[in-house]
Amino acid sequence: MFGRRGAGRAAARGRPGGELSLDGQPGGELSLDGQPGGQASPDARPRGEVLALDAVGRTHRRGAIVALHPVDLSVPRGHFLAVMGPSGSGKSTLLQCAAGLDRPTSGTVRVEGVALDGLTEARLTRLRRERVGFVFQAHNLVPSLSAAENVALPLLLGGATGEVRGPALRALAAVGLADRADDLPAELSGGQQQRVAVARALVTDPAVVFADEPTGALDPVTAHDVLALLRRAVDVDGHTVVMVTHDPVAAAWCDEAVFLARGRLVAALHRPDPDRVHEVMRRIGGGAAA
Ligand SMILES: Nc1ncnc2c1ncn2[C@@H]1O[C@H](COP(=O)(O)OP(=O)(O)OP(=O)(O)O)[C@@H](O)[C@H]1O
Repeated sequence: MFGRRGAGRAAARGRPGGELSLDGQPGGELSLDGQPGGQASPDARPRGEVLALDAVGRTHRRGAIVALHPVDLSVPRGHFLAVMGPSGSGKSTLLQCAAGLDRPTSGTVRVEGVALDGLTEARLTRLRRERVGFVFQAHNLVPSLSAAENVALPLLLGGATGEVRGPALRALAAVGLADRADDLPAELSGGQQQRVAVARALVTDPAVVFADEPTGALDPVTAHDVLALLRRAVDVDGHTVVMVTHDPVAAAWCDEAVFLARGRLVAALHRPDPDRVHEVMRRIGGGAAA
């Protein structure tokens, strides 16, 4: 595993009525800004914050279904954060709102200080293309384009006028696939395809990369490779990664894991290890993958 640098912690800021406990300890005190007994205030955010959720909530059917109760979360630059929780706890909802793929019904998401709720659809699309990277469980590569063309796609969609193959090749080299640049996705293994997806997510040098179960479809060895790449992107290149995962082993690559249950942030683990993740999952009522 790559060494971990001393990045700041993501702060899951509890709200009145919440049940947030730090480090998964039973009976943990409601924590504001990650500090026991602290006060929630926008000014108290850690410096270098790239992603902030202020009371972000999402309901459906005119409020009849609460997918996400108002959640506060602050993610500093150079942080690798896991979002965990039982099925239906609101992980994807949180990720989609944070990434600007879905509009929250309450609260504000800020990426590098830019409030997404104030943006037109066109500006939101542009911000997603330029400042946000995505890695999904299904890699979503375009089958008719080569690996290099797939990686170059975000640059072209972002209106790049210069040469895009060079940056795409460098991004592919960073994931160990320099020699497969001209292969089609179908000519690559599942793990290699996911590495291309990681290169594609990083090629624009985004403020934050959102990964939704990026290793969910991979065998443990291949999953290890992909997680190592994400870890290196954080440690070596200073990227920020927010990853939804069910897998305690995947979460152990992260600096911190936050846990959702029934649409609320209920716990956080600093430097999670699989045993502690299992224990928190057991306590909040969800099994974790073995
Ligand atoms: N479009 C929608 N309409 C109605 N309910 C929804 C909608 N999207 C999500 N929900 C509900 O919101 C809750 C949270 O869903 P979400 O997909 O965020 O959970 P999750 O933790 O990602 O689950 P999983 O791990 O199974 O993917 C669930 O109860 C879900 O049924």
